[in-house]
Order: sequence, then structure tokens, then C-alpha cells
Amino acid sequence: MKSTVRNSWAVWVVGLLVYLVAVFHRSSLAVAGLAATERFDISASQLATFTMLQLVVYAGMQVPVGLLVDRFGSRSVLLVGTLLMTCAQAGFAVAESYPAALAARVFVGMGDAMTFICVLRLVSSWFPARRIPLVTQLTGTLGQLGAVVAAVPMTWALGHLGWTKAYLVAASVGVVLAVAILVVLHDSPAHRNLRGPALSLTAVRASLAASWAHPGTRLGFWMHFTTQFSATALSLLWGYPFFVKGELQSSSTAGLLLTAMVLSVMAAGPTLGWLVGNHPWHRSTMVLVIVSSIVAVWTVVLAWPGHAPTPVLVLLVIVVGVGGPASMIGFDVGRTSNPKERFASASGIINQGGFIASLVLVIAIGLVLDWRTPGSGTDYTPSAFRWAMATQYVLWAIGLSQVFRFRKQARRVINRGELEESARAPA
Ligand SMILES: N[C@@H](Cc1c[nH]cn1)C(=O)NCC(=O)O
Repeated sequence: MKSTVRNSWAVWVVGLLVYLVAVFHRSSLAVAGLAATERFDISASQLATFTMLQLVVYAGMQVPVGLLVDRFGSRSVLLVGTLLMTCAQAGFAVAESYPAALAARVFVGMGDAMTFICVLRLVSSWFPARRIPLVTQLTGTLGQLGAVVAAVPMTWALGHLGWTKAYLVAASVGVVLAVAILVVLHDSPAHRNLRGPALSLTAVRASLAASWAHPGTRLGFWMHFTTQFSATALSLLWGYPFFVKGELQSSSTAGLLLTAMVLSVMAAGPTLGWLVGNHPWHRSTMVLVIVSSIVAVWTVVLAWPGHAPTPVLVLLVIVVGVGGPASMIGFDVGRTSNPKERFASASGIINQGGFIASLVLVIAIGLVLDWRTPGSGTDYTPSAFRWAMATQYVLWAIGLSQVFRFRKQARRVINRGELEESARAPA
């Protein structure tokens, strides 16, 4: 028993490191924007295409990856994903043209997409039910440190080593991780590789239909959809320009605001993990309260005459940051609503939600900014940013109404006593 406990943490640490490196790779372009525009001789919108492409590939891969994980197990899929990311990032290091760089980012996105669901499934196979919500939150939370590593050391590496060496060093971490996966990871305490039934078209259809038919999976999807897009759009692309041009903050304050958002994620993750583990019946209420708070703070910022004072913006990033960990509640609802053999494909369905919403928002903000800015330049005004950020209300309206709808349906089919009992069970 003791050695299983020890192994479970060793397995988790390796899975977490792979996820952290995936977050690092996905964020590593954010600090290299200027260098990328020079190296590939591209415009700001061509640079934004990298981010959009990555989100499209990530979201599009979720269901296939979920099916692959249920079929071949986390260990195999995680290994392939890590090798793919490593080769793609090495390709990005040596790419000299824009099309070659875009192709490399597509494969980085594919490898990245193969990571998170594998780690979620490892957690659910290795930990007792009552610990899963907390360990899942710790995974999501600590994984975001990859973005911090991408910001500071990567900026240093780009400045001191140059583009090719910086990205090659980043890619080389994947080789070490691949060895760690091979040596340490087992799919479950009893199986090194846990294979599911063969994938035929009929079986795939039946499995996805069964997952989607459960209102808990749909509730999880809409929870994920509604909670994280605001934080993702700010951190991946629009946060910095919004704070600088829309709210007239200095560039260092904008950087600090984005860092405060990461700190908020770090603080909220474990707290939500504990709350979800102890009050599983109230998971949708937690999401509703968090999203309502996000909507309320955004409304204060957008309605503020002139630009909002810095403390209000600090409050904004703290509350919006909680949306990241809140999205993880969706996976927990998916986990308790589906049998183990469908866990990964249900997680894949759910994980699409937040990334589809983020992609739509990233594009909508760009389009509205262009629409509200005279001429063809990118000299966006505070008023243009207000219009652009207000597009979030459409996504909140859709997401919240769906969360209400499927919460009602899910509560009809989920047995509260059993749910709370299983959350307390030792294994
Ligand atoms: N919402 C994120 C994870 C997260 C946790 N805390 C802040 N963000 C999510 O869905 N992650 C999937 C991934 O691949 O990152």
C-alpha cells in the first residue's frame, strides 16, 4: 500500500512535468513576438495567426486524443505527444520561413493537445476518489508555472542565446521527459499499459454518443466553456494591449497585472480542489458564483467612466484568474458521470469547451477592434477595446444558460447520496 502511495506521487510528478513543459511550449511564443516578426518578416495579424492556429489544433484534437487515451492508455499517448512536441519545437527552432514556422506550431499544438487528458486519466487511475479533485486542481495550477518559465527564462535565452539555440534548448527538455515517461509511468497500479477495446467506427460513435448523452458531460462542457475564456484570451493575446491601450496603464503595470492573474490561479486552484472534493453536489453552484463574479467585475471595468483605476484592474485579474481553476470543475463532473473506460473521451469533449470559447473570443476581439478603429492601423482606442471586450457577454449568456439547463438535467439523474458517498470513499 505504502509503495502504491509513493508510486502514485512519482507518476503524478512525471505527468505534471510533462504538462508543465506543454504549457511552456504553448506559451513560449508570447515573449518571442517581436523576435518572430523580425525573423519571419511578418505583421501583427500574421503573428496572431500562430496563437489562433494553436487553439484550433488544440481544440480539434481533444476528442480524437480522448479516444486514443481510452484505447492505448495514457503512457503511450503521453510518450507520442512528448516526442511530437520535442521534434516540432526543434523544427520551430530552425524554421526560417513563415509557412515552415506555422507547420511547426501545428505539430507543437498536436503534441500539447495529447498531454492534459493523459495526466487527468493518470490521476484518476492512481489516486483514491476523495483525493482526485485536489490532485487534479494541483495539476492544472502547477502546470501554469510553465507559462511563468516561458516568460522569464525564455526571454533571457532569446536575448543571450538567440532564436535557434533558445528553442533547441527548450525542445531538448522533451528528451529527458520521454525517458522519465518510459521509466516511471504506468497506466495504473496494476498495468504498465492499459489498453481499451479496439477502435472501430461503430465503437467510437457509440462511446462518444454515450458520453454526450449524459447531461453530466454536457454540464462539464458548458462549465469549461463559460469559466476560462476570459483568462485565456487575456493571457494568450489581448491582456497586454488591453491594459496598455484600452486602460492606459504602463507596460510594466500591464506585465504585473498579468502576473497577478497567474498568482490568482495558483491560490484558487487548491481551494477549489478542496471545495469540490468536499461538496461535489454544489459544483455547478461554485461555477455559477464564479462566473457571475467575473461578469460583475468586467461590467464595473467596462462601465467605468474614462479608464478604470489600477486597483479595480487588480480585482479584475484576480477574479478572472479564478476562472482557470474553475474550468477544472467541469472535468470532475465528467469523471463522476462516466464509466472509467470512457473517462478520457468524456474529458476530451469537455476540454474542447473552454478552448472553442477562447478561440471565438480571440477572433471576435480582433474583428471588433478593427471595426471600431478608423483606418487600417492597429492604433486601437479605449473605446474600441470596450466594444471588443463586451463581446464576452454573448459567450457568458450562452454558457450560463447552458449551465443552468444541464445542471437541472444532471441533478435529475445523479444520485446525490452516492455522489457524496463516493467522494468520501478511501479508494
Ligand atoms: N483550464 C485549464 C487548466 C487551468 C487550471 N488552472 C488554470 N488553468 C485547462 O482546461 N487546461 C487544459 C490544458 O491543456 O491546459
